[in-house]
Amino acid sequence: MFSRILPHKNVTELSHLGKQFSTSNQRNVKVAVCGASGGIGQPLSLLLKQSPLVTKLSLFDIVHTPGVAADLSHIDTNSSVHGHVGPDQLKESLTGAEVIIIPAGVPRKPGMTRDDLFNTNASIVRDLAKAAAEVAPTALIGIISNPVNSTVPIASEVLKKAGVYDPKRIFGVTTLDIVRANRFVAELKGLDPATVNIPVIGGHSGVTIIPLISQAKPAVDFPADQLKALTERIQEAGTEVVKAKAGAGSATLSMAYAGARFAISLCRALKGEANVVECAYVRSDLTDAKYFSTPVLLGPGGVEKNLGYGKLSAFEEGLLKAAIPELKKNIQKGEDFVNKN
Ligand SMILES: NC(=O)C1=CN([C@@H]2O[C@H](COP(=O)(O)OP(=O)(O)OC[C@H]3O[C@@H](n4cnc5c(N)ncnc54)[C@H](O)[C@@H]3O)[C@@H](O)[C@H]2O)C=CC1
Ligand SMILES: O=C([O-])CC(=O)C(=O)O
Repeated sequence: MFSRILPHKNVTELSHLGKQFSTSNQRNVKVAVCGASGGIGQPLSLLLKQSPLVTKLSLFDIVHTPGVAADLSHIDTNSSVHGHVGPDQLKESLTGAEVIIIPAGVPRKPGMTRDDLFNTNASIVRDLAKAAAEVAPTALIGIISNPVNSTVPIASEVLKKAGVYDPKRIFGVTTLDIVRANRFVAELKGLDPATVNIPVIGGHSGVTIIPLISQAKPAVDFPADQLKALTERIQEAGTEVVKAKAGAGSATLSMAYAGARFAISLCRALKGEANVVECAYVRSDLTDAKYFSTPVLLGPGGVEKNLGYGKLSAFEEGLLKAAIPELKKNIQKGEDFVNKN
């Protein structure tokens, strides 16, 4: 029997749960992907099509979704696929969605920072959030569009204005930072990446990305110079891909993998599975930055409990100190975009 690929470390366990849920709990989980025709959107939708936890897949983009949806709809898994194209079909695509994943917007070219994407992507995320507020006010929303440090505050302010804001339901998707940290550490230590777990906290750009190697599972040890180089590689891994793609965009395939892992974790939590934990950039009062990524326990209503960041090493304390001013600036910029325009 051909086994379905499931984007989760513990494939056996998830596959089992998926089968169990798909037979004993037939309630639809409708997942909407906004930006579904893009470099991330297409492979992300493909991975979601393979999950038995997703029963309805709604694809929205301003171009090409009828074709992408027709293509995916021939895959022999249970979920139905629906393509919606253009602003006129946006609300229809989101109606009834319990999970909305947003990879809509432009990617970086070499020489750009994520913040350079703000001018284009801020209004894209604002408009998607407005529609979600109207037709899917209780959906769990995962935002991939950069700059994540600002787009999450943008969506949050939009939902506040619409009177439907629930801080437990809005997530900046930082999973790729964790995926990279796991991979890079496993490579250096000769470990199987599936057994490695590194929390990454803070935000999702440069110095705001704070890998907590001191909390790695299994425990790993590096000399100071190697730890610094590893940390900087994780912080700049997005730029590594942007440079290698040389003008053709940024990470898409690894992001699709990471986005699918996060979306499926939301579905697992929605279905009532216990102990679903992911790092995500959420409303937080742990630091001076109003939004901050930490491991969070997920439940049917979104963040069930913020698990915090535990004890930091002196090196990590230094990283945290450097991250906070940048994060606060990024957050303010996002909030001002909604409230001063
Ligand atoms: N959070 C993270 O870790 C990562 C975030 N990203 C970000 O994800 C975003 C998307 O990247 P790619 O897929 O590579 O870009 P892409 O350009 O390949 O795809 C973006 C898609 O968004 C669509 N789009 C544009 N305006 C839209 C709107 N108003 N409504 C719906 N769809 C719209 C486009 O038509 C296109 O299909 C970028 O902002 C990028 O920086 C990329 C990698 C990692
Ligand atoms: O670097 C970029 O522009 C895309 C991104 O967020 C990442 O790959 O982490």
